[in-house]
Amino acid sequence: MKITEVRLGLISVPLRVPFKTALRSVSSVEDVIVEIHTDTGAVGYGEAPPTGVITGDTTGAIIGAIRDHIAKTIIGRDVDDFEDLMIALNACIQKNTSAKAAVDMALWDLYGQLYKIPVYKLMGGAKKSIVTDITISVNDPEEMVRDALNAIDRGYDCLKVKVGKEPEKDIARLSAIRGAVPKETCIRIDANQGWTPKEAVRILNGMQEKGLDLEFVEQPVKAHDFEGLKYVTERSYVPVLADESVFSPQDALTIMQMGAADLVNIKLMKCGGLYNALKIASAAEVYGVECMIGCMLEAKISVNAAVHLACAKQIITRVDLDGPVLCSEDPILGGAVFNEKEITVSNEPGLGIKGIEPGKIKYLD
Ligand SMILES: C[C@H](N)C(=O)N[C@@H](CCC(=O)O)C(=O)O
Ligand SMILES: [Mg+2]
Repeated sequence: MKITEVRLGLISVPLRVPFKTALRSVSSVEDVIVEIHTDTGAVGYGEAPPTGVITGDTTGAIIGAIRDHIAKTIIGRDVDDFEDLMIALNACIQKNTSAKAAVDMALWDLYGQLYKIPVYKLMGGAKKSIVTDITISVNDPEEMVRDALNAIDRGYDCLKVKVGKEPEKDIARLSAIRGAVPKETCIRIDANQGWTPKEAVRILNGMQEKGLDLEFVEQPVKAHDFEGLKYVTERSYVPVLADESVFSPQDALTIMQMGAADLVNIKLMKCGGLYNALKIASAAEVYGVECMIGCMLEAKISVNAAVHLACAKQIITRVDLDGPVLCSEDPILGGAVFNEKEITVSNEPGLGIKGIEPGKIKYLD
């Protein structure tokens, strides 16, 4: 199966409500779609969101990295030389993890199609379904309570609540939500780097004293501040999950060796795809650090690839794959079935993506 063409397109999918974090506010998913064509007629699908504030990757940068570096590296190669392809993909340009992730998943899709096996089974997985949380954007407490109750009505029992913007309001936000939702609701929070280490310890222990019962806090401090993350992990009663601090397998190893976090969030867009995500999962297995699988604001092609990984690896014990359910429509054909919190993986060969609804993709050539 030889690679003949890398085709790019853009999709735009409106969100149900604006997505707001300590880092950004957006009202639609605007992603780059990758189609890798082969001489057998098989097509592999990938997707990358331009999450510049986290990955540094813009739409133009994703397109440029694929056109100017990645496409010329992979065109003409055989999908069966998979390890060579993965090494070449990772070596052909520095950073650009979103572009690499989109191409990596399209190649896994083709490799699975070549051997007629779903990717989660190729990775040794047996689990067919997973349960995701849903994100509540950071707003004033009243609006967050409305969004939380709406999520409960939709059947979610785990909320990932965004904080870290105007930190002085965070305890009031969480108190209002905890007081409004059913007692058994799991609540995890994500500060998206919005606190200083000392502020984080004060706020988290304040939340604990109020009995807000938080499962964990995601990325309380700046991404580069590994010492600050460790400071919080050692002093907070609320467990700490490293998100923006962990891009590469090397980052994951450093965080685990330092004991800088209790948990790690694996995202394909940060590590460059499934090939590197598997390395993070292996390191986590060695260190006994449980992982969450997360996503950026993404539509179904890329989140679907993460679903395959989550169904394959037992060390992934938490799931934040709510990109598609935050969208007001789903233009992607095939792949996992998202029935609110219940996600069922596709048993089709590869990743199971069939294409994009006609008229919903704007091809760039
Ligand atoms: C969408 C997901 N639940 C999420 O919150 N992901 C990121 C932020 C993604 C973005 O800004 O697109 C996270 O920080 O965990
Ligand atoms: Mg996060």
